[in-house]
Amino acid sequence: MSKLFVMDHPLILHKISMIRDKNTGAKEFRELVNEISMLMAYEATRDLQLDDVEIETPICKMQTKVFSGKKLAIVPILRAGLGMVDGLLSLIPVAKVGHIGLYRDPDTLEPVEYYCKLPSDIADREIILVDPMLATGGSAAAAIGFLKEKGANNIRFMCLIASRKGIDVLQKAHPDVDIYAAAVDEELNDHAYIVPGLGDAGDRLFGTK
Ligand SMILES: O=P(O)(O)OC[C@H]1O[C@H](OP(=O)(O)OP(=O)(O)O)[C@H](O)[C@@H]1O
Ligand SMILES: O=c1cc[nH]c(=O)[nH]1
Ligand SMILES: [Mg+2]
Repeated sequence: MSKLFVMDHPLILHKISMIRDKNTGAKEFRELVNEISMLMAYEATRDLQLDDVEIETPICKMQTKVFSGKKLAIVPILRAGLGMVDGLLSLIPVAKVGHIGLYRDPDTLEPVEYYCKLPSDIADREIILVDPMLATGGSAAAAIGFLKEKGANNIRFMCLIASRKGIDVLQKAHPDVDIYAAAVDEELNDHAYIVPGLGDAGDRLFGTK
């Protein structure tokens, strides 16, 4: 079974409260999502491999550690996942970025794919898949399925709000994929929106409602 990491850092919890507030406008919402993603990147990269290398300081040679050759890719699920990319890239500027376009059909709630563009060596990369919302789990599970079809086998999923149901669905469908969530909410409503949640993350990021 995959691991679930729920954030407990006060800065993250404070900023999550602010994005949940319906009075937070698109500009502030975007800035906060960016900041939360940056803070979560710190937690979600804690176990990345380091290599020993020798460097020379102005004083002497020394043995030190750098990121191993294992390469990273950040993959947002469009649209809302786009809001999390810059925060991650600001800490991991060498990462490549793939895009998976999915929307959730409002009637069937099934994810519909409309775009997929990934780095050509995606199979060799350690992947951070990002989407602010894990509701029924259908979109994240489908995106991970696409990545695995392309040969990816080292994937972690990062979201801001996860529902209990979404976590269960994802862990059953992809028990190898660890989940990093800033908050876990218990309920989904009749339209499969997370309760209390924050509403429609894509609409709030891009001002489309
Ligand atoms: O876990 P699920 O039940 O699949 O729901 C979560 C998905 O729904 C939202 O996307 P949406 O369909 O609103 O598309 P958008 O990002 O373009 O707004 C959200 O960003 C996730 O991708
Ligand atoms: O609560 C939800 C559920 C799906 N997608 C969202 O943006 N919000
Ligand atoms: Mg949306």
